[in-house]
Amino acid sequence: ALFTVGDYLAERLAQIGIRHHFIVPGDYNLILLDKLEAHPSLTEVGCTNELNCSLAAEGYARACGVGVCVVTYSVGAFSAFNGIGSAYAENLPVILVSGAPNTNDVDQHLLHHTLGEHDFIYQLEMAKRITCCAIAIRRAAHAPELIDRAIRTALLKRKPVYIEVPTNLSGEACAQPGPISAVVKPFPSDAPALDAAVTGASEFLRAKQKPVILVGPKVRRVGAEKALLQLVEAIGCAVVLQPAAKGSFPEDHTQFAGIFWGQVSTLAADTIVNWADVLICIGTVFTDYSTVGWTSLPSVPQLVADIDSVALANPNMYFSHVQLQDFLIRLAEAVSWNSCTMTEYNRLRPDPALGQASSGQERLTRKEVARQTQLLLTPETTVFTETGDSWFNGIQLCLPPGAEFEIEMQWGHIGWTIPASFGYALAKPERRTILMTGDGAFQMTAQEVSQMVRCRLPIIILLINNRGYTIEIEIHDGLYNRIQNWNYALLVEAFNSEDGGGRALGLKAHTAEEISEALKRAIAHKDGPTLIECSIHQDDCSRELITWGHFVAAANSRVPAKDK
Ligand SMILES: C/C(NCc1cnc(C)nc1N)=C(/S)[C@H](O)COP(=O)(O)OP(=O)(O)O
Ligand SMILES: [Mg+2]
Repeated sequence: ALFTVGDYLAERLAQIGIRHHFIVPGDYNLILLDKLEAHPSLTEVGCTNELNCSLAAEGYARACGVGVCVVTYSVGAFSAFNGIGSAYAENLPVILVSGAPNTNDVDQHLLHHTLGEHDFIYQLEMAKRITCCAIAIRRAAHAPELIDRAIRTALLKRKPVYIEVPTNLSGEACAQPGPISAVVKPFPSDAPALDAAVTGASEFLRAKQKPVILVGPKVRRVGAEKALLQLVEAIGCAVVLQPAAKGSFPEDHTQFAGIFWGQVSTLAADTIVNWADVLICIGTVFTDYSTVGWTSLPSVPQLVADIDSVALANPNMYFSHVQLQDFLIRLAEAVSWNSCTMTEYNRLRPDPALGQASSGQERLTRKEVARQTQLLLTPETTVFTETGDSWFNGIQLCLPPGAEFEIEMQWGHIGWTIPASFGYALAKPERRTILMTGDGAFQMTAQEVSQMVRCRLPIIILLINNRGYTIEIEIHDGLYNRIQNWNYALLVEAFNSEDGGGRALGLKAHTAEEISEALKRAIAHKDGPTLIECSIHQDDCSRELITWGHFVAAANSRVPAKDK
């Protein structure tokens, strides 16, 4: 049989570990979809819209390192761009594949699903701005080089890429691919830079007394968790995590000192950071949200180890092409033991305050939802927390060893948890996936619950219904923060159809006893998702949200600088 452009793409996707590709069909990508579906290692997963399709691929990439979504031109791709923005912000290699007009029509005719002008490069131009590599195949002969280039760049940079495939090229003859090693082999660190960075860093640290390690979200993105553990156990110092890094370091480790998030830190992590005289920042990202409106930027010299570079504060030096993994392992061999911040932290560590159980009949509270969620966690659990007060409830959870935690703090698209957990659960069906989401967020992407039903994924959705956009209310209130209240439990059961698929279970909980019952039923329900609508008072939000919201609002409302 003829080996085609579509076959080339399918083979490369399978060779980098993709087993599910997320799609929404359109007449510009149907032949391509045939080729992908024909590959024995690929399973096509339909999504209800392209926003959810791209976010499902983002969630899939969190589970197995890379994801792919296939959409039609413009009407599909423009929605998918939002999930690609998330992948870019979150350092996830998601491959966006868009069908495109027939090459004979380019610059000749006006076509549907376009802006209605003789312009056929606007989408490629847009994609260039939100990916690390964007290519459009114009001739079948160019497909191998272009496809390999895009995939290799995505894996090296841990960023999304864009591949545009005209509808009449997917079935055209194409060369067969060479070894996948040419596409996936990583860049080694530059040896002299690595040596100099390690020497400089160990001398810099020797001159300090109180080191603390601050772990950021990028460590997981390059698979450097084990290398981090080596450095942690070579120094013996206190280790704190940025909120978006939760899940990157075992919370039962003796050196774990909490989530550092300024005044809304957990376990007094901010106290030990304030006591340190040097912060070893590994894969960190400092934004307005992660620094509580700039109120908790590091105030001591830092050693900054990023995805492929190292920066020292004194002497002020920068080393490029130093892979994080290599640097951490080499530094672990070079540093000397210094556990004084761990000793100090053990003096000030707060006693674990186990929440008081509410009595059965009491009105359900946020605290009770968080307390009962904590009881659900097992080593096989993965918790997805949504932008909203769920962030703060999730960050407070104590993860048992093996439990995983996913958060989208950089992009912060409300509704992300539903499609992203759907994609994730397809890649890791053996795990128990639990979402903590809000009523506003759920309204953004609720359709994807129907794909959880179709794929029989027993995802547990804890929908905290506080009647509105509470984060926004705490930052700055207005009528715009009110939303239409839905019957969420009834809605998800509307996705159940007589002709096949699993079953969604919709439950409501207004008291401590009802959520306890609902969780038991959710655990037992295996043939599809369970949504539990947890109805709490509109003003029942975490104290951390109120503090954090206050300072973020202050940061948002700074007057323009004079000289701007
Ligand atoms: C509207 C918005 N952010 C702005 C926003 C708007 N649009 C998208 C796609 N993403 C966003 N983060 C946010 S955080 C709401 O408070 C979320 O409300 P909800 O899901 O109900 O959660 P809380 O009640 O806990 O805040
Ligand atoms: Mg809400």
